[in-house]
Amino acid sequence: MAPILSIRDLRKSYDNGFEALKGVSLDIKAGEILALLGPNGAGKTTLISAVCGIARITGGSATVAGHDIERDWRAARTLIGLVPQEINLEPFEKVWNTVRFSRGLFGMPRNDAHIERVLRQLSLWDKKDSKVTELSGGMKRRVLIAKALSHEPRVLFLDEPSAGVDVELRRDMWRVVGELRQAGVTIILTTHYIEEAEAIADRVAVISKGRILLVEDKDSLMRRMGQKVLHVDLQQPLAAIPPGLDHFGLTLDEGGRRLTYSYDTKAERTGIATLLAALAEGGIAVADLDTEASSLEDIFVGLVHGDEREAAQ
Ligand SMILES: Nc1ncnc2c1ncn2[C@@H]1O[C@H](COP(=O)(O)OP(=O)(O)OP(=O)(O)O)[C@@H](O)[C@H]1O
Repeated sequence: MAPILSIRDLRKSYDNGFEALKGVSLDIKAGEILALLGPNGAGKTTLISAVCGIARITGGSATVAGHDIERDWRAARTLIGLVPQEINLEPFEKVWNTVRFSRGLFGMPRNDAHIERVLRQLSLWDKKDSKVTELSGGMKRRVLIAKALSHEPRVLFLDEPSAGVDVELRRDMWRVVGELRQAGVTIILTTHYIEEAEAIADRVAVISKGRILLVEDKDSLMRRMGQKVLHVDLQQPLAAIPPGLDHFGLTLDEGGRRLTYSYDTKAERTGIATLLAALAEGGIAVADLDTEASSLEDIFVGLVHGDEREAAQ
């Protein structure tokens, strides 16, 4: 199936000459949730702004459902909903009007039933006659989402949706994102909250210094790069790792009372049985065992630091 969003060698240099996107290529499948992860200043917002026509691109191209974002910008933009990072609402306008007008801006015919559906989905229906200034911060964020959905976009960009949002709203947002995906909407979200990507994304793209470092199915990424660690608590502390255990790459912590062993989750043999046998043979008595899986956050930090180290060399 052709991707709904296709980005090719996209470049963006700001007026001061700074190149924020250095040739980004990315294909986004219809109906998927892609999490775009990257440290501060990596180029996430620039990429979204470029695709949404807010920032003028300086090289490369992008198409939304086949519509070029430059040559055919109006058709491309109509297919996109954008929930920006910053709250930019008219304070004295009522919620209902704010969302309805937004639909009109895209030249879509009035459809009160759709606006009602969106407001209900976002638990804003009982606030429809409230002015924006009367809403809490979390409710304003919901209004931003409602506005972005007002013209029935096929692709929705969520730029840091959970910044400053409480746990309840975050869960609510995840539910809405799930419902939208069910309805066939493609979602691209940027987040610093990596647990969010772990919870809802189908694929993960990592961007650093204007370049995509990796795009991969989340589950396979976590399987491929995920490591598990085994903590072995010892009955008697060790002064150092015995030479016979050198090849296991162990670390010794907790005042010599804990050995930590990292192993590959995808490896055919984890080496745990061999390690335990070697400990028994060396007369090292084990008090307790416990394993811990690396999270998407560990993988992300490893990737970005690896990139920074390479750049420094
Ligand atoms: N208008 C501008 N003029 C010059 N440089 C800019 C401008 N806007 C952004 N930049 C620079 O481009 C780079 C990418 O910024 P961008 O906002 O896209 O990053 P980001 O990944 O969204 O970061 P964050 O996670 O902090 O939101 C940064 O180095 C930033 O300073």
